[in-house]
Amino acid sequence: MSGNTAVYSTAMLAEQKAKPYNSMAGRLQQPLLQALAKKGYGYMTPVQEKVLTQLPSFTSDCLVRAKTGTGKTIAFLLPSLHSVLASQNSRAGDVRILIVSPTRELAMQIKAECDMLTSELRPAVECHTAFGGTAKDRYLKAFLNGKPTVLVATPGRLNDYLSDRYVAEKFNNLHTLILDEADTMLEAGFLPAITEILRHLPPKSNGWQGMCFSATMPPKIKPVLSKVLRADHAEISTVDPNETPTIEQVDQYSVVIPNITDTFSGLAALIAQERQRSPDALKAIIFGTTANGVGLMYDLFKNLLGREIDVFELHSRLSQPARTRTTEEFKKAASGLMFASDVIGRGMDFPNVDLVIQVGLPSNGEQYVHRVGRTARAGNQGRAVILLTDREKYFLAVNRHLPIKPYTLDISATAAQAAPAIERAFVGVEETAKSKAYQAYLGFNKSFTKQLRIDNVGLVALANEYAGAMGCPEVPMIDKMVVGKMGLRGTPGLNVGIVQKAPHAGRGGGGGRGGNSGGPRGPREVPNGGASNGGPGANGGAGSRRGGRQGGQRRKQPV
Ligand SMILES: Nc1ncnc2c1ncn2[C@@H]1O[C@H](COP(=O)(O)OP(=O)(O)OP(=O)(O)O)[C@@H](O)[C@H]1O
Repeated sequence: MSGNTAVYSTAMLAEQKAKPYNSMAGRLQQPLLQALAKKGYGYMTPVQEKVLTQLPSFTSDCLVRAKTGTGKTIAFLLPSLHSVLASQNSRAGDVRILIVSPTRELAMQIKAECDMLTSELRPAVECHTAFGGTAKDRYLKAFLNGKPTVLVATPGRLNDYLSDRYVAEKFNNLHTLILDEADTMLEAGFLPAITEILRHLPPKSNGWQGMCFSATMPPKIKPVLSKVLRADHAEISTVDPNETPTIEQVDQYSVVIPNITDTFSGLAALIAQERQRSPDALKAIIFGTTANGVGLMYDLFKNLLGREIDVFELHSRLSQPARTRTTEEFKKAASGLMFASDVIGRGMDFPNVDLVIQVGLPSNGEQYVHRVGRTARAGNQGRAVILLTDREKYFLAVNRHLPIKPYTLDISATAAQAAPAIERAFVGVEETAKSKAYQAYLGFNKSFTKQLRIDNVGLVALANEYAGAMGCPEVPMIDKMVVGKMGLRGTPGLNVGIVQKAPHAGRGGGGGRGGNSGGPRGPREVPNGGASNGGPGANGGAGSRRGGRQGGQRRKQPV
């Protein structure tokens, strides 16, 4: 976001007769307006205009919906910063604005936008962050000793802070609580953590402001909104309820491949096709369904295309420094292929992304919309393609409201041509990476067996085809415990064993051409260490990267 030039601004917004920011003189603190002017943001985007002009007051509770990439971050920062600056009611050191974000990368990005907006304020306003994967002691010390007027946090680390009564006291004078990507924050996965956060914060009756922002607001979140918003909260939307939730500037396509075995050659053909459209400078994000699946695609395409174009990976199996470095590199990159999981599926603002490819099923229609929203931001154009197998194409029928058309070219011939090169490139991919991708594939798709119209035997057969496509010499071994957790005990076709975890082994996460694809990884296996359910024997180092949660029916795969 901070690296983006003001592509949205002057010409485009002026042409649309957008309201200029200087019309807010006297209503918004002058240093905030100065910072916007310095950044070159002369006009309000539609959501910014609605929030700044239609909210009953800058301290009103609100539910705000606007499409991806339309400037919601500034829309929640401006009124909250203004009213905190205008209020006298604060002790130095109090957290006045708390912003909760689903991911670390988004938290960092929001901080950067906040720092930009407060850059002209004297004395300076401190914006702190709190998220996992960082040295808690160091951040907490800075938080306790500093004046963290604004805190941007992910739920886990925030709960860590709040569980300490001494630390929680800094939130006693809270002015505004903002949930960015509010719908996902209030969904089953995050709701317990949000409920826990609210238990430690001052009660809503103390009068703090609640602000919920997202591009998607499925009706199922309505019942839990009252946790954060007053019953009479304002509702603001720049999206017509009958309109498609994706932005118009993205042409969206689907490619349906016959089988899972065609995934890699289909993707290679698609990338080749799209690179022909912008030979010098394709900047694309390719989403996969799980962290290990993404790591595998990265390893493969780094071997395949790494000499021609920069290849990046970003997912939860990387160390935080690697994630942060890659985020910064890809923000600055003019071109490149970023293989990513949903850690950057929402909110992330990588300038000038031309293309988003989704390989396999998104977790739901909302997630599809948010991923597509990584392109065509701030008024730019973009393209999006979803690559599904014949079995997975039900997603298109279920989400008919989305403007997805069949891809304009038949890629099957190019895919067939790409197959031998893929086979060769897979030789250079570690067997442990393949095993982990195999296991993650099983875990992820176990949640979709009903939609895919398969039983456990069919699921394992599909996963085994996937292993074949990766060039695994045998069905990768899966730990007995993991098989149990997945609810696959006794399923024919699995290669079950006892896999011992190696000492901590993450991926290095190098980005860019010739980047390093990771340090030592993965657990060790005990060959033939357990019962085999008809699998051809033990080989391949199955197991989980860092032994994270293994996706059973109700367990989410790490992304
Ligand atoms: N008034 C403005 N003029 C020009 N550019 C702007 C303006 N407001 C925001 N932007 C830029 O537009 C881009 C998208 O903004 P932002 O990331 O806040 O979008 P968003 O609506 O939160 O998207 P998402 O739904 O994906 O989270 C950013 O680069 C931001 O700096």
